Amino acid sequence: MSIVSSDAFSVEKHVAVAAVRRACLVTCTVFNQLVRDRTDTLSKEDESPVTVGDYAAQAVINTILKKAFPKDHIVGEEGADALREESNTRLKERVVALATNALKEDLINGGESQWGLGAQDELSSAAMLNAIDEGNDTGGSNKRMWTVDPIDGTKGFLRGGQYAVCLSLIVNSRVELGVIGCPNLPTDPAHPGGEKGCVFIAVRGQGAHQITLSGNGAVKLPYFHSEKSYVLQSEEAKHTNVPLIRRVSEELHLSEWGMDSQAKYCCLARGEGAVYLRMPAPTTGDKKPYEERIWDHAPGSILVEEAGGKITNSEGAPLQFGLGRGMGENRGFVATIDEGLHGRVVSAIKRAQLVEDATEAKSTP
Ligand SMILES: Nc1ncnc2c1ncn2[C@@H]1O[C@H](COP(=O)(O)O)[C@@H](O)[C@H]1OP(=O)(O)O
Ligand SMILES: [Mg+2]
Ligand SMILES: [Mg+2]
Ligand SMILES: [Mg+2]
Repeated sequence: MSIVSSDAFSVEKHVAVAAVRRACLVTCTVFNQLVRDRTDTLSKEDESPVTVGDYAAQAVINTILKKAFPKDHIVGEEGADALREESNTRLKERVVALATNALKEDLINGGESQWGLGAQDELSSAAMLNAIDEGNDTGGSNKRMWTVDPIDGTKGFLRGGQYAVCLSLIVNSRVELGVIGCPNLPTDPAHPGGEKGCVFIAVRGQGAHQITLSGNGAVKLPYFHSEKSYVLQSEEAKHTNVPLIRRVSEELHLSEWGMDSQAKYCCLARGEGAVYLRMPAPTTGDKKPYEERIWDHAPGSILVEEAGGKITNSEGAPLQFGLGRGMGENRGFVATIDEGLHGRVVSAIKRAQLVEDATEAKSTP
């Protein structure tokens, strides 16, 4: 029998919170200085955008993780190859400068858990790019690994909406810790126009909490009860199956709420939403559905579970975090805080899929 002390993963938690808060310093600076005039954005091969902020935030997080836990593996979304191209020298210099500043800045309310660079410490450009590439692990089932999504919801970030800086620790395929920074999320759901900037923290067996981005307070989740029952779903229509989610929402008398990024999981966990629902976008021809990535769901999933909720795929089966960087065949995601509602959503999806199949069969000559 293994005995888990109540402060298991305590060092990991402090390191992860410091890493996410420092990475948020990067993303806020980038938004204020650069995104507004639309510079320093590249398109990746899949045409998704990547900004100077994605690279610099991953550099910050990986530098901190490698300093604290040199033996751990890291599965991060970004790689530094594009930054090594001569045509991107200016972008590289900005990434290095931004990451260096965020690692050196005093973390307000950071206490002894600063986990940054000393004033005299310098990291070369090469070291910073190598730090980004520390995230190239292939993942898998029998290891201790971190997942890093430096900016989740890059499209939300670019339009000034919700985005999240996401970090999790997975040990032997099980998520043990998740930390999510949401710089644009109101700290108090009752006052959406008030202070913004939250960090959500969940440790297996220790509950889920919210603090402010400036490191104040700790509120246990869930703590809010919204008057309306919302289904939280993607703002980007291409990321999900919009008509199917509409059918499910109508059947269960739920209102739809479109939001970018894992901020959706955070809102669900604190009680603002009733359901998180994501279904693979329909594809044409032989094209396979988008394979979801572990960094896009590991932190959110533990947050929901530690807030007392349930998360599975759309068929009620557990999520797989030990298959590699991807999560295998995409069967969607259903999360609720109310366990009874979870079963009702899974059943409603089955019925909506039957209607969808029948409609498709009718329209196929
Ligand atoms: N075709 C796609 N289907 C589903 N998710 C996608 C697709 N393309 C990118 N993503 C990822 O979906 C997540 C955002 O989801 P949401 O729609 O819930 O905001 C991001 O991780 C985004 O990557 P990224 O991290 O690069 O922004
Ligand atoms: Mg991306
Ligand atoms: Mg991302
Ligand atoms: Mg993402």
